[in-house]
Amino acid sequence: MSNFSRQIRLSSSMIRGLQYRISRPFTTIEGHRPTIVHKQGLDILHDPWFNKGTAFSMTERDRLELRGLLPPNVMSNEQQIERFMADLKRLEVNARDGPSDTNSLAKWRILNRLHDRNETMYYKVLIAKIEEYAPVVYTPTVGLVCQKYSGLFRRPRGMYFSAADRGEMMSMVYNWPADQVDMIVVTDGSRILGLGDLGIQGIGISIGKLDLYVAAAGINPQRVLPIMIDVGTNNEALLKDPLYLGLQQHRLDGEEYIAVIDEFMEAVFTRWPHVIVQFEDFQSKWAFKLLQRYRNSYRMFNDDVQGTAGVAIAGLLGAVRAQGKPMIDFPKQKIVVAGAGSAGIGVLNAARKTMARMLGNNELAFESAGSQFWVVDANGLITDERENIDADAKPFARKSKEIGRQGLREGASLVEVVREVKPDVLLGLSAVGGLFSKEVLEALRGSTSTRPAIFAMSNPTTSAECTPEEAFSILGDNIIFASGSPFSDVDLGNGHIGHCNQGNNMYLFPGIGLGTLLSGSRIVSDGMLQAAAECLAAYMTEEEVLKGIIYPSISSIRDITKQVAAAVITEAIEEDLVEGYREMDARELRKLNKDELLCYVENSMWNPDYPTLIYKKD
Ligand SMILES: NC(=O)c1ccc[n+]([C@@H]2O[C@H](COP(=O)([O-])OP(=O)(O)OC[C@H]3O[C@@H](n4cnc5c(N)ncnc54)[C@H](O)[C@@H]3O)[C@@H](O)[C@H]2O)c1
Ligand SMILES: O=C(O)C[C@H](O)C(=O)O
Ligand SMILES: [Mg+2]
Repeated sequence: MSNFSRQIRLSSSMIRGLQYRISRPFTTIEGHRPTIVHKQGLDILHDPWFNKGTAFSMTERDRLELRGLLPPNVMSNEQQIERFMADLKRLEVNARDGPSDTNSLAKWRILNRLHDRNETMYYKVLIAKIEEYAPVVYTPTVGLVCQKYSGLFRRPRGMYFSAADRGEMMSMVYNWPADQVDMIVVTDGSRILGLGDLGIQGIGISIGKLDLYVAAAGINPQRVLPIMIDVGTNNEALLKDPLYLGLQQHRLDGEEYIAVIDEFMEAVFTRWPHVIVQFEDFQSKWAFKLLQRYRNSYRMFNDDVQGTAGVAIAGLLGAVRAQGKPMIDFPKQKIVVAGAGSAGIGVLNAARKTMARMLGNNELAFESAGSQFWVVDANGLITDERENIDADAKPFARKSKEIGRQGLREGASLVEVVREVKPDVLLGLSAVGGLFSKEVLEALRGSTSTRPAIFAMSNPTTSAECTPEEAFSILGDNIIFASGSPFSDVDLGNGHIGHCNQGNNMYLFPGIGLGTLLSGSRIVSDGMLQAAAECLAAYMTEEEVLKGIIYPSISSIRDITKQVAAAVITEAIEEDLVEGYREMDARELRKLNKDELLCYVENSMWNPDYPTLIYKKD
């Protein structure tokens, strides 16, 4: 008997039983029947019907070309819901972001939602109201956003490369939809502002910096790419948080760490050979090493080391002019720096070089410039007696014999150093909020300067070494004050206003990036960075600096960026580094005079205008 005959001979009761047994699994199978999609990558993530967010399994991510477009930690449905509810509950708790704006996180959400539905309008708003919204999409609110990122994460922006993606990055970069990428800002999340290791949540900083690239430098938003390299985190709270979106393992270190970053660099430069990669908020330990490793072979720079240095130099020169002295007097300034990390050391190296250039640009000049700085870190004044001194800080270690005569010693406290040195400038890049205490500011009253300068450059607001109120109230109005995060000017009550400058690398990185892009320079040279800093210093008029205004208002950031970019291009031409950009080849570029160059820069900047759309079938 054939199988078929056997089947039709089954009794009706047997058939019913069989149907029952088959139909149950069938109902379940119905629910699990795959859905055919005709989309891949970002198109799926942007489709509310198909999108599963962080719940896409790893195999699904591979099938749908989603790898790298989502944080690496795959979440269960329950975890997703828990994360969403936790975020809603947080709304009930007032977001505290320093004294200035308790609604900043809510504003960030609203702006972010606008970005998700109408990018052109988002940038229109940001550019038109940059003074109002830069503190929301950028420092200081971006710090809070990174801290709360697990709850805020909605539609992903940018790419994630993790330690688990080793060997895959070269193919993963092709999951990004844009064939042209001009600017990448990458972080490993290890030192986000002054907030420490925030792991994968640090992607917020890359997003914030690129928003400024679009708003200030007019980089086309379709050609920017925020990136997070997740090599783990040493933040114990995140390692224990069941809702954390990143790899829950300690950070890779040593060769293993370098191998991940090397693979990433090779992958992005293979797909986009002309891209510029800005390294952002890497802990000092790696910031310098990676900069040295890549700066001569890739178009990259480190914003915290190099961008900050340029902004500080411009401010320091402004402070000299504000004393009614010529800039050439800069090498006479006594400068106390609190903080010897990536930013502090970057500033010290650049300031020393600038002084040496002014003193004759030889070895002797360089040596003598070194004696203008006193560096205090977490262990106090750094001297040649310091054990296990960091190689980057070593050139700034004071000779113990010499400082002994000044009444100082290895490890002397900041207040002691300020009291004995009587500096012209007190500059903080320590990430320690309130470090310039009443005692320290009172000690600064003894400064030998006619107009002492205080740079409380740490971010965000809560990490500022002091507030302008504190500085002006203790030292009076004859000072220069700058902070990394925005503060309001201070009404001194005597008809005078204490001006609060914002000394933030946002005044330079957009122009450094844009200038490098439009010049087609193969690298970002020291000369190009120096030109950027000098351009910013020269931007301020004599009248402004005498009023204590040493940095421009953020409302003119698009103009400053244009000028800085032109200065960077001019220097790149001078150093014979240019290769041109798109239709503007190197020969044409070299022919441009100053005005034509400014025009070229301006015309290359993207503006948020709606284009007329025309439908065409693929
Ligand atoms: N305004 C800007 O444009 C700008 C740019 C870059 C960095 N920053 C800010 O600078 C800060 C530092 O950044 P980083 O990359 O150098 O960080 P980092 O962690 O590498 O360095 C911090 C340094 O501060 C020192 N420090 C800690 N406690 C101290 C204390 N009590 N007294 C003196 N020094 C102390 C540490 O020893 C270390 O040398 C961060 O808050 C960051 O947001 C501001
Ligand atoms: O991000 C900023 O506001 C400046 C700087 O890059 C920082 O790390 O603090
Ligand atoms: Mg930074």
